[in-house]
Amino acid sequence: MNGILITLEGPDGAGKTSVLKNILPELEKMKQEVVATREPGGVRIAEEIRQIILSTENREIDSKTELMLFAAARRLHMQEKMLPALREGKLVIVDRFIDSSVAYQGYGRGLGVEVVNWLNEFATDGLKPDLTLYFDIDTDLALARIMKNRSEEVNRLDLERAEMHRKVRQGYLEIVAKEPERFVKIDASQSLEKVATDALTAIKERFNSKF
Ligand SMILES: Nc1ncnc2c1ncn2[C@@H]1O[C@H](COP(=O)(O)OP(=O)(O)OP(=O)(O)O)[C@@H](O)[C@H]1O
Ligand SMILES: Cc1cn([C@H]2C[C@H](O)[C@@H](COP(=O)(O)O)O2)c(=O)[nH]c1=O
Repeated sequence: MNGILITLEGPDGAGKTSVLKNILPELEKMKQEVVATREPGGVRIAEEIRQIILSTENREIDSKTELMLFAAARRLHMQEKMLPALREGKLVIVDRFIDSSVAYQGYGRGLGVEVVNWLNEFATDGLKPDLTLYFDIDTDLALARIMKNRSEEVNRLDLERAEMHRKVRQGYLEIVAKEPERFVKIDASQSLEKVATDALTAIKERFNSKF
């Protein structure tokens, strides 16, 4: 595969989706064709699974079911959209991927890193991002952003207690520390403009010769 896979990771409210929207026009000016997508979702059935997982009505979904639903959505999305684009040499940029399951289900829900890594490997046949931008933010600030903009989608996981969100952030920090060559950590508490500039700079620095 001669494409490039970039993933965006971070706690809820870190600003990943806003940054992606902001930097997309600049990325599209580069040589490589760009596919911007998201997890869970990105293709029809995975979007349907997204509705099921994130609906605030679906309180019966326990942690293990949640983990497996994310993994099923991940495989569908990867097979149908990500791999064909990567094989065609495109730049694929995904809002959340394997690290979200490790941070949320592994650390946040307490299922443990080992089982989540195993399931990620099974679902993706070992596909790893070339670069992951980790948007780091203090939990209270992130939750304040979500609550300030409640008119936007607030999902089942957004509504989890602050304690779970703190575990997720701590989990991310541990994941980043374990694979420093894959991750670039970005201070997401800055203005949107500055966060977007930092994200674009990180991408250009890593792949400049390829674009
Ligand atoms: N740098 C920023 N400063 C202040 N507010 C921001 C910033 N970035 C994003 N926001 C606002 O914070 C909220 C969450 O942003 P966004 O949806 O982009 O985050 P996210 O990381 O994709 O979150 P989630 O994973 O929960 O979808 C939005 O209302 C957005 O307008
Ligand atoms: C892929 C993935 C996601 N999650 C969580 C993280 C968020 O709370 C939601 C997705 O909502 P967003 O607005 O698109 O960020 O799902 C998770 O717990 N595990 C995963 O693998």
